Amino acid sequence: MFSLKEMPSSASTLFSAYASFAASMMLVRSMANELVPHELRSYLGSALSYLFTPLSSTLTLVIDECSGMARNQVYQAAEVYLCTKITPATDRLRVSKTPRQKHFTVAIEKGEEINDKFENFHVKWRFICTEPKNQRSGEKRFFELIFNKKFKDQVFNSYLPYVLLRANAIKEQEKVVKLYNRDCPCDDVEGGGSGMWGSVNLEHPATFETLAMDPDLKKAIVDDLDRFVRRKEFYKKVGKAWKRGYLLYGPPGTGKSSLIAAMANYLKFDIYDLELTSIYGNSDLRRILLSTSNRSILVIEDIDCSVEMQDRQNPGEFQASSSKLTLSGLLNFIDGLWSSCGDERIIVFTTNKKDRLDPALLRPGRMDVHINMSFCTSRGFRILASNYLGIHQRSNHHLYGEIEALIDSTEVTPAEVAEELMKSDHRDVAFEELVNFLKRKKAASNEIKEEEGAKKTEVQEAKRLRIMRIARNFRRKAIRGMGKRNRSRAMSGQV
Ligand SMILES: Nc1ncnc2c1ncn2[C@@H]1O[C@H](COP(=O)(O)OP(=O)(O)OP(=O)(O)O)[C@@H](O)[C@H]1O
Ligand SMILES: [Mg+2]
Repeated sequence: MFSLKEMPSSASTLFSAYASFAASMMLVRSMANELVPHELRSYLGSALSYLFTPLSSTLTLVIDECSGMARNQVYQAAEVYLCTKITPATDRLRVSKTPRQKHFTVAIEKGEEINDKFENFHVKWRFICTEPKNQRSGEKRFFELIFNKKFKDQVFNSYLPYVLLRANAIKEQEKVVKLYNRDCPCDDVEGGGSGMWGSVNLEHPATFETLAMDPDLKKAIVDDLDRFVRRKEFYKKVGKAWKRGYLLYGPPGTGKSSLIAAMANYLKFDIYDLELTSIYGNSDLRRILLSTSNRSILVIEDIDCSVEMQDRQNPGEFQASSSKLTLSGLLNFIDGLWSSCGDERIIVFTTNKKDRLDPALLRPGRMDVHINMSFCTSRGFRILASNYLGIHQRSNHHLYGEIEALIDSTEVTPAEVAEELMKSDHRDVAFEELVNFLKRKKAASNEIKEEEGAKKTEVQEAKRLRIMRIARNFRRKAIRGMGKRNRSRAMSGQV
């Protein structure tokens, strides 16, 4: 250590030159601060830093949570998409779950970075939250997407559209299908904001795999649904409303409602269950149907009982006993008004008695697909055995031969077979129960058939006797009208 006095002369000269330079710079700076306006100073500052900073090769896109008043779609998609890109390298995650959600929602925490690779380039996502500026403004959240500038076009033309598509697909997969009803004891009230429908989660587990029905018919239905949802452009081109009508008919317990649930679970479409008897008229129907959403299935169960066919003065039109709803109102709505303001709609009518339906509902073009839900077959039984007892469909059991022969020769519904299979976890016991049930059912139906056969014979015999009587009377009258000579010839059998 040494004092100024002890400094060598060259060093002290250097030090005094530096001191005077620093003093002059401070003077210049304070003069500049006073004379040059603030805006100009900051402009000059940034211009100088631009000139002296080397050109960056990276581009950063800022993706804000909101775009004006609306939510930013890219931000929402990024939130969903990035959840699938979490790796062990991620240090912090946010986890949440609402009472209605089945699974946890996991999202990246602020400050975290996620790397992604797409085609031939890498990108980096960074999630940023800034503190609120004041009490009224909330936290500002945004993503930064960082990548090499030379991939800018690929990011805009391919990567971001891909992120949007993937996010949509993930959301669809995780969507909880809802069952809307007008009077269900629901825990929230939704439906076009009009409060006309209450909803609960559709907890029906039916899928096309668990449905016991003819495999070819099942495949035809799945293919039809697939074709329907991908034909948006086709419907537009031919000027037809993008909707499809299904009529499911068959005895109770053959799986009509289960098929509807399977369709909804397959397409992830919500179900609107409409009770026609609770509607007061066509305008009521119009309001209710307009408050349903796109990508949904409108179900009208038991159409033959829903509306009592009474006043049939006008063809194709009837009045409900307690309402002024008309069949033509319903059908016009389905064909016309609703068609023009709804997309991707499926309408399903069910009935136990197709022959009781009004012909207006059955005429071609009204219901696109008619599906006969029939009694259980041996193939259907195998599916039920697999559902209820976990037996592989190709496996065998010593009672299968007997069961299948009985099922194919008896009118038994899948619901009845399912009930027997549920009686025991032990397959031998369950199958024995089923055999006994099928035998009883067959005996009962044979008895009914015999009775019906006997009645038929009785009726036929009565009919035969009546015809003979009529013929005899006719012959007598004819003979009376003939001349004497002809009469004696007729009596002797020559006429
Ligand atoms: N084809 C089927 N495949 C699988 N399970 C079925 C089938 N049909 C009926 N079931 C079983 O029987 C129960 C009743 O069936 P579902 O309610 O679907 O019959 P439905 O035809 O709608 O009867 P309804 O005419 O009385 O409304 C279902 O919960 C299901 O367990
Ligand atoms: Mg049903």
